[in-house]
Amino acid sequence: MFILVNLKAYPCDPIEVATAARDVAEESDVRIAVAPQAAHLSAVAETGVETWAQHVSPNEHGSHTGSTLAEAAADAGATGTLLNHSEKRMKLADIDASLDAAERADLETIVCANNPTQIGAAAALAPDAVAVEPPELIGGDVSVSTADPGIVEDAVDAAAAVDENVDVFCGAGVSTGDDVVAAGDLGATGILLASGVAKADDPKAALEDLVSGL
Ligand SMILES: O=C(CO)COP(=O)(O)O
Repeated sequence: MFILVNLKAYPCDPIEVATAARDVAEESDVRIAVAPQAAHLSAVAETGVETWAQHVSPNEHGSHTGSTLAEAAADAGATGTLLNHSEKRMKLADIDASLDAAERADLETIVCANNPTQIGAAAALAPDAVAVEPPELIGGDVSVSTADPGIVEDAVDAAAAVDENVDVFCGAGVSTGDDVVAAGDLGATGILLASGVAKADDPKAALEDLVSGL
């Protein structure tokens, strides 16, 4: 199981979370990565934790003010990127171009989607993984694996029908080790989560709980 902690724009200390994630990954042997804001990529990568970008632009080098190039994210230490997060939706053509950019920069990719139909479309673009995150459950107290187990199972089927090599993650409301185990039982091979760690008083304890059943 791969646990990716998306720090979004939460007012947490990215280094505290990164250090905790690095230590819990080492102690538990579970793959854990942290996706900070672009401006914090280098500092987070320097902790030694696996570091992901929250988004990369579809552009190449050129006159594109405000872009976060895949090349720049990789230079800063990122080894992967989320694309099309529910809070950073992209046009289909731009997802495709950002996947090309990520490939040029040797970044792993996870394309997010709202539902199984979109998961099938995202899988057709051949990212490394897709992630189903029902928007209405994001930031809530109830895990997608409890509130809507069918959406995870259907997402797994939808991706497999298109491309067996694309991994399926799920996210929204995941905050405990039981939530993670339940997601794995539904066929997910990774978890995206944010508030359960980024808003925790003790991020290390939150991460230890998340991996406790693995
Ligand atoms: O959007 C998410 C991860 O990318 C999920 O957020 P929460 O874990 O806060 O529900």
